[in-house]
Amino acid sequence: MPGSKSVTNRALVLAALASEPGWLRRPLRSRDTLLMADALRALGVGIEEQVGSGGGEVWRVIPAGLHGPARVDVGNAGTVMRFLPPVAALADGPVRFDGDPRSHERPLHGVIDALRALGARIDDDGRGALPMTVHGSGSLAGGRVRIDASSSSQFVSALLLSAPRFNKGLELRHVGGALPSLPHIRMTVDMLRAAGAKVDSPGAGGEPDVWRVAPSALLGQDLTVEPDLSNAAPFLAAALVTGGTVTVRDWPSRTTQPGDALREIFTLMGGSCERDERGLTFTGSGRIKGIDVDLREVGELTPVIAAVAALAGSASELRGVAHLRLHETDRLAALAAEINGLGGDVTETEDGLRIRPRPLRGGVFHTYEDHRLATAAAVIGLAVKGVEVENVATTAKTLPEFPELWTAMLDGTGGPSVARGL
Ligand SMILES: O=C(O)C1=C[C@@H](OP(=O)(O)O)[C@@H](O)[C@H](O)C1
Ligand SMILES: C=C(OP(=O)(O)O)C(=O)O
Repeated sequence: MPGSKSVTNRALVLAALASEPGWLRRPLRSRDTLLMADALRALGVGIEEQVGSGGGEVWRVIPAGLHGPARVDVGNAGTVMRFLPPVAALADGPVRFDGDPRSHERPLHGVIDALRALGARIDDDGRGALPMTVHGSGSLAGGRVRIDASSSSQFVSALLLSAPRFNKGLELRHVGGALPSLPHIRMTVDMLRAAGAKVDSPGAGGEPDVWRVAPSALLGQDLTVEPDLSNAAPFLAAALVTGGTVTVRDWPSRTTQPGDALREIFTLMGGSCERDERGLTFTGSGRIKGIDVDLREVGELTPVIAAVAALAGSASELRGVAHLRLHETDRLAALAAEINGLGGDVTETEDGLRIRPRPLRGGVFHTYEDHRLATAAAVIGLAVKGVEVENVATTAKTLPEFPELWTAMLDGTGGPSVARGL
């Protein structure tokens, strides 16, 4: 698996805000991470792409004064549209943010309102969404702020990542419904601490839903990016739905990535896994069990889990993921429409999906420019003849090599080739 999107884009932001150059080894090269790198370059940061001594890719990040005017294309990358406005507030001029049409619909109010409360000037059209201009003044006061981050954990991560550079640091309080994607917030806190920041976080005696970051310099680091465990989902699912075996190399023994939960979820769904020096080996038993599970913490795994659930021997209930309606597409509506389009029986609930397996037939699986819809469709295509994945190139958001990796995996196991449908 290529590197993690979430780790790569956090590492780029932290390296750009550091007081000395840093290195990023095995970064993910995909649409979302290249948009992040280009945006930071537009603000004045140096990012040199090099080849490491072992032949792998290495990016050298050279922090510099952050300058406007600049333009940032966020594409449809949540990490770019949320993590960079606080960085732009530290630049010394206007920074214009825009992106794909879908980026105008994805929530950003938590970041915009918080930055205004912390002293930034922002022009938007009043909807709390893109497009907008952040009028950086070279520094941000910082201090105390309250936000409702129930629609995206990325609001919290965004403010924390830049907080060491705010004059007074940050005290951030989440007020509102349950926070999604907590492992991603833990990833932010861990990476900030590794860069030398002082962060107090909820849990272990900390106040619930409150984070504090002290003002400080950030260190330049030499960081190796972990493989993307969320993008490992369709590959592990392949073992589950075919009764085969798949090994994902270099599975980390300790990680904040939500994809690590796949070991438990897919084991409950009928497989088994083993970790050794090669990585994580997952084996399907030939039987797939339905599952009743709260996926709030690991929402981005939902599309592939839904695909597996549609092929199971019993019903599933996926809960806690209402916020997926605001992801790359409305993922709950899209999964229900596409699985039902193949003859399935999926209904949307208030906060998730109810999936009753039925024999599926071939057909076009529309992907709504959503990488995770495309990989979910490929999983169904392993078990159902004639499934065609529309626009598989949309996987370029986080895994441009998906079609080649998928085909190579199937060749490696001697399984049926679905390359034609891809
Ligand atoms: O911080 C991150 O890297 C991410 C956080 C999550 O966002 P939400 O909390 O908006 O779901 C996740 O779904 C997204 O793919 C990546
Ligand atoms: C929700 C996702 O992405 P983003 O970072 O654009 O929010 C995702 O990758 O599943």
